[in-house]
Amino acid sequence: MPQLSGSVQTVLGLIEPQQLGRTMTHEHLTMTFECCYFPPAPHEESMAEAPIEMKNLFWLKQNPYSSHENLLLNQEIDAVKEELLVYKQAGGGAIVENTTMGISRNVATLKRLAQETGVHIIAGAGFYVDITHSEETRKMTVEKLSDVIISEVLHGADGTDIRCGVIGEIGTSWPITDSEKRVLQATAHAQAQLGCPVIIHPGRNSAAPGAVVRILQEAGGDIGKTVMSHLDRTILDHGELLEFAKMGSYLEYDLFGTEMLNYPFNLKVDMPSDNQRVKTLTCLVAEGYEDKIVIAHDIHTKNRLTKYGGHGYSYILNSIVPKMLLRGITQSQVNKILIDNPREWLTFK
Ligand SMILES: CC(=O)NCCS(=O)(=O)O
Repeated sequence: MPQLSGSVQTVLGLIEPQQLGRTMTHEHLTMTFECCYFPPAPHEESMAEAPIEMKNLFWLKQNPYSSHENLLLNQEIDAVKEELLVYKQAGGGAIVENTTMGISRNVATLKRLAQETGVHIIAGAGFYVDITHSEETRKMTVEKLSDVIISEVLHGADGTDIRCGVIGEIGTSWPITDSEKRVLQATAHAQAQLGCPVIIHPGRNSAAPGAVVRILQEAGGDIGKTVMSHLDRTILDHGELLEFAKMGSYLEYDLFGTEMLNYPFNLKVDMPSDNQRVKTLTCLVAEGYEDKIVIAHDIHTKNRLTKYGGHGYSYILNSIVPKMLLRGITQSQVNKILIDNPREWLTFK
């Protein structure tokens, strides 16, 4: 059994935390997102099967979940490899690859990408949202689910000996389903045993992050070692955000690069622009949360890749960091957000 305490577990094995460097804490390099296919408006029905072409790129930016082809990121390994080389060139050191069971995790591919690019890749253990749970998963007890998660961290995932270094993204819907609640409880049990980092995908409702944290807390989870993802589309009210921040998790803004008029999964949400995201980070820093912020792009569809006119994995390093500095976040605070906070979170207790 590897001695995990004090180390970070990548798909190539344990490393010293200082080796990570700048880290995107929520990305996908290979996955499928068919589970969240959203049919186009009736007058645009043909777009569902249309190939990705230059003339469709703006439509795809507005409707990324309404094109079947766009949901198959797992077909783009060569393009992703090229992008990782660019990311390394831009000063990137590591990527947390949050694909879990249910959205076509493939740790063997992650290992190959890490070997061929030199980027540290940390793979995710556990289960995505309820609609992707198998019948077998739904029938599992909390103890059995916890055994599965622990085994993915200690022994390997997807039938390999390639080990996960984080639990999540653990998927939850709104309201949280019974099966998701058991997975959350199992996550907390596994975290208590392993001292490992956890990352959560909350349901699309502002009450969801708090509800998840309460379940984890009651089951013995370590909230200070847990990242709450997708806050950009989940808690838009400043007061509500500060209330949630008090609960003690890491606060993740991970949809940098996603700007759309209508967010199809919750039309009440006005998806923020990247400038608004930076403004929110500035406010959180001013409120004293610089040690709790982490950021990423959460690339999960093809149109976000530079191959298809998207922003790619280096957008934060090349464009968002200068904007953060321009808006008064200091270089040392940027370093916390990109280097220190991910390192603290990813290091096993
Ligand atoms: C892969 C994933 O879960 N991304 C989040 C998409 S969402 O629209 O913010 O839920």
